[in-house]
Amino acid sequence: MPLDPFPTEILTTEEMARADRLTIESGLPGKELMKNAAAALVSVVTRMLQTSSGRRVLVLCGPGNNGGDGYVAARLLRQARMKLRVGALTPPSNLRGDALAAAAAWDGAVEPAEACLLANADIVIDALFGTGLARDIEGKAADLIRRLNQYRRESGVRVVAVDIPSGIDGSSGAVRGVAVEADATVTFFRLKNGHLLLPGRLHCGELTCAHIGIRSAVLGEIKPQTFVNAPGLWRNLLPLPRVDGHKYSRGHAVVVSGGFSFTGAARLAAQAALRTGAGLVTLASPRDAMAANAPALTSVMLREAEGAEGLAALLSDARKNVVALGPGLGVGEATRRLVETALEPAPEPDAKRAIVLDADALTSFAGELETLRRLIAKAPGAVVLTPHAGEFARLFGDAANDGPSKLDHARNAARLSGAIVLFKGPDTVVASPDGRASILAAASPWLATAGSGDTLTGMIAGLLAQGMEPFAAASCGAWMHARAATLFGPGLIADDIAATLPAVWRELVGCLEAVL
Ligand SMILES: NC(=O)C1=CN([C@@H]2O[C@H](COP(=O)(O)OP(=O)(O)OC[C@H]3O[C@@H](n4cnc5c(N)ncnc54)[C@H](O)[C@@H]3O)[C@@H](O)[C@H]2O)[C@@H](O)CC1
Ligand SMILES: [K+]
Repeated sequence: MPLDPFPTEILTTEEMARADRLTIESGLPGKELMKNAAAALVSVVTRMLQTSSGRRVLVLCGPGNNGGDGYVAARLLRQARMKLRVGALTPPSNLRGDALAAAAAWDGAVEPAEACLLANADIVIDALFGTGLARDIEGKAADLIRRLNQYRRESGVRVVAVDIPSGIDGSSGAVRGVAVEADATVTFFRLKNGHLLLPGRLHCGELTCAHIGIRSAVLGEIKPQTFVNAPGLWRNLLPLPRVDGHKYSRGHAVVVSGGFSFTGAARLAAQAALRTGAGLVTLASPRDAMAANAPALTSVMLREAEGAEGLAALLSDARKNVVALGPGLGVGEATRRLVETALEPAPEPDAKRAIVLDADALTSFAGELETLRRLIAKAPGAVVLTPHAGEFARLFGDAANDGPSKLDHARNAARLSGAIVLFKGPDTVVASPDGRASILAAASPWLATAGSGDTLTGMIAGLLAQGMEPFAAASCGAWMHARAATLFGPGLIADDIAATLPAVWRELVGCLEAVL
């Protein structure tokens, strides 16, 4: 899998409909787009059939243009000597526009889809509903999809979805009643939100995004604000060490340690900040934890910082340009005071300090979003919040729940808090108060392990320390974190993530010595 498997922009279904419209208005007829879409689908289906001896394809066609793609694909596949059957949810004569023309050009038999025998097919093409899905699927269409899913699980027949598995909402990733479980999905021009947001992502199988003649120039008018979180989004902003640089020019991150029995989380974060490229990292430790931290650190520096006053004294050095806190701190007043201190203005007027708040730093403000928002508004630099779903719910309550998707909720949270919000999960969303958002396309199941979130906190701090633009730093941190887990794979524990970062850096920037 290439590091950038998809174009960077992600569209809602409305934005995609606009891209289609603008293209058609500019002179490329809808039926050409449909022909190109079907051709892209056919090349995926043909490739899949090459790995088996089967040639029998069943195309299930719905009432709109998604069904139209299905009829054109049926014609092209028959020309390629496949054995075709077509099942239709709506009699072909009831279709309209390009879909009607596509159905009329299919001169083979058409069976009612609900009565279609699913056996005897090597591949089933799901062309029932695409981005025009407007409500929950019910009745005979729902029964058909349930029957298809069950048959696929029992028989192993492969299902290829046209544009998006039928029943998945393209803008939110939600299942509208019931949704097709596909082995592969072929979409067009740009991914839609629903391809990457759960549960949609899990229904897509292997995802391909095909060029069908829509020019990227239409995006100038659409101005998408959602992006695939992959190197294409932030590679140009990656902080790279300079030959004439030194450790002080790569920033100095401070990570705040918990008490004697809770020091591991902050050490994981501190180590990760160094591996991500911060020039110096200091672990700020309460007095009682010094003895636990000291023997466990080598390249990370250790300073005693007792409570909020101790942290304030440490941060009076303006060169310390990032502070990360939360992991292992405990929930309560003492942690709130630490957060207040971290968010206080920098010691010198022009100095900037970015702040990463995670775990207990967030939960200590449960139900007190307004208090945190006021502190963030006065902060001496960008603030990044990195909640998982539980922390998100505790901090934002119902305030951020407007809209159907995790993407909406993360965007609301960023707007409400004034911070960059990284909403964790297999479909991690990073949202900026300015409206931009990224969705992680490549999660790793091995990341579900203790300490993995602490490591991510440190990685983002490490990128911020080097001056990376904050939305890019949070997105890049999430991607590198997932990539390290994918490269390490089975048996991963949190300590392995930082240890695998050199391999991730090598993939991203190759061998830096080449610049000498
Ligand atoms: N010119 C274009 O706009 C292009 C469209 N393309 C294809 O067209 C699709 C979008 O086409 P449409 O906008 O016609 O939409 P769809 O084909 O996704 O479905 C719309 C039809 O389904 C009905 N419908 C919606 N939700 C339903 C539900 N829950 N139960 C029963 N019926 C329901 C609607 O009344 C309408 O008849 C894309 O996904 C893509 O596959 C491609 O051919 C490329 C070009
Ligand atoms: K579909």
